[in-house]
Amino acid sequence: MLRSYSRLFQRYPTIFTLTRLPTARLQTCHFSISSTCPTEGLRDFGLPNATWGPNLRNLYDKFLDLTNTGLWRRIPSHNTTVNHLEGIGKRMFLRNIDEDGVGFEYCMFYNKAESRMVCLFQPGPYLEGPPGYAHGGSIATIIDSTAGAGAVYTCGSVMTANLNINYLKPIPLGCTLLVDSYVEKIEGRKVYSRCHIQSHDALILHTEAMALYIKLG
Ligand SMILES: CCCCCCCCCCCCCC(=O)SCCNC(=O)CCNC(=O)[C@H](O)C(C)(C)COP(=O)(O)OP(=O)(O)OC[C@H]1O[C@@H](n2cnc3c(N)ncnc32)[C@H](O)[C@@H]1OP(=O)(O)O
Repeated sequence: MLRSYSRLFQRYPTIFTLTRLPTARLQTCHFSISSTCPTEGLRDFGLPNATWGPNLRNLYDKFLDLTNTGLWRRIPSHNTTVNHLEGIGKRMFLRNIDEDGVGFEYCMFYNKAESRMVCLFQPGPYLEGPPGYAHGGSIATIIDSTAGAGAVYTCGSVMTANLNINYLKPIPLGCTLLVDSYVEKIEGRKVYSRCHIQSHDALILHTEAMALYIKLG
């Protein structure tokens, strides 16, 4: 059921960028894949910064190497998409803290041939739940965002209909994690994804999840 960590370093490519359709409104949230990025000029938060620990940096370098094979692509990450709420300073939920390193510190890589989205994640101190450990809601958020982005890149616009999580081992704040998701099957509008979170060295399996996304439009 779970894919082995070593398989990360084998696979295939794609070169797409997510954009919002210009007609999108708040309640019809459509994403499409195109070769242009409307967020040009905005900071890409998926690039290393000074708060990244050595483990996150090492994993990032490994995946960046994999992009040279053409099998993986790095996913740019901005704190906003094109305007759909006029006059309101909106932010992407995972990028809503200005300070680096204190919230969701992460970057993603996508493998089209495997319908697989991987997120390298370092949970910061503002995600605390139990003392010293990540809040379960923050873990659900990074799972839904990773598997959800994987579903969007694979199928286009989706919404999360169901998310089922087994929290197996607590996640210490500041550690480096690999959030690994893939689309398992598609039945009509239903997109079934699996996701697990493991420690950077693959020694600890922290979390397993299944998600159901519904294709829109
Ligand atoms: C640069 C740009 C960057 C952008 C980055 C983007 C990253 C994105 C990351 C995003 C990550 C964050 C993402 C978020 O945070 S998404 C936000 C959280 N999710 C929601 O708010 C969703 C709320 N729910 C709905 O809107 C509707 O219920 C949806 C749209 C989901 C379906 O309503 P709709 O009227 O359209 O469809 P339907 O009811 O005819 O159902 C269709 C089929 O599905 C089956 N079904 C439905 N529900 C369930 C269920 N719970 N369990 C099992 N099955 C279920 C149903 O039986 C039927 O099956 P069948 O009869 O066909 O066999």
